[in-house]
Amino acid sequence: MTQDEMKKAAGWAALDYVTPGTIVGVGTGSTVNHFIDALGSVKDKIKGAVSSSEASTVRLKELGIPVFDLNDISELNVYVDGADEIDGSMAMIKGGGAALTREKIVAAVADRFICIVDGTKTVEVMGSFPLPVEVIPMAREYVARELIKLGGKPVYREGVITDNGNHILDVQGLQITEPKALEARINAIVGVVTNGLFAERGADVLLIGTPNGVVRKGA
Ligand SMILES: O=C(CO)[C@H](O)[C@H](O)COP(=O)(O)O
Repeated sequence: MTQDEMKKAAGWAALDYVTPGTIVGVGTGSTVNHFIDALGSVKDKIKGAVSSSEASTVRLKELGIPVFDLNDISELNVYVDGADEIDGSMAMIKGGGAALTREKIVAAVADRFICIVDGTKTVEVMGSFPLPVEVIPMAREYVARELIKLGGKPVYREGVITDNGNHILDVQGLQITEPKALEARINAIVGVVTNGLFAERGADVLLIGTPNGVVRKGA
């Protein structure tokens, strides 16, 4: 089974968590693209979606799924998104697709976070995947120096501008044993918009696509 087939299995399994007649929170990435395809198959049964990126918005609209502004809705029962790494406490590194800030905002509104991954994304200790940090452009070099003081090696993701008009630093070399503390510490640096640690608001349900089927964790 290929990695993409495992992503597809996890993406389609997330349909089980979609309640008819509701607006669904939709993340970003290649695994979520499979979930969007799945959502297209039930588009007449849902009210629509809230999207975490311009890329997902385009894909949702192409399938005829109405996309709502987050400011116009007051409740969201599920948010479905992928992850770059997820540990045993359901904390995640996200932002490989540079959509981390909008992802964190939509996740904050949702009652439940359904994380969909292929079997390569589960880890004991996060940090092999470089931690993305979205920064205000004029603060980039200052934030990079502060991240070095925390023991990381920040690398500017050249050529990438986020949907919010900002830059991304990918921080290598971190062994993330205390994800909540590190999430708060990095977010406290002036000029950081947010970082890709989703520990304070981790996943509630994890769907892992594996060659033996989809493994489910959480409730
Ligand atoms: O956080 C993300 C985008 O900002 C994605 O969820 C993460 O990068 C996983 O992507 P993929 O499903 O393509 O492996």
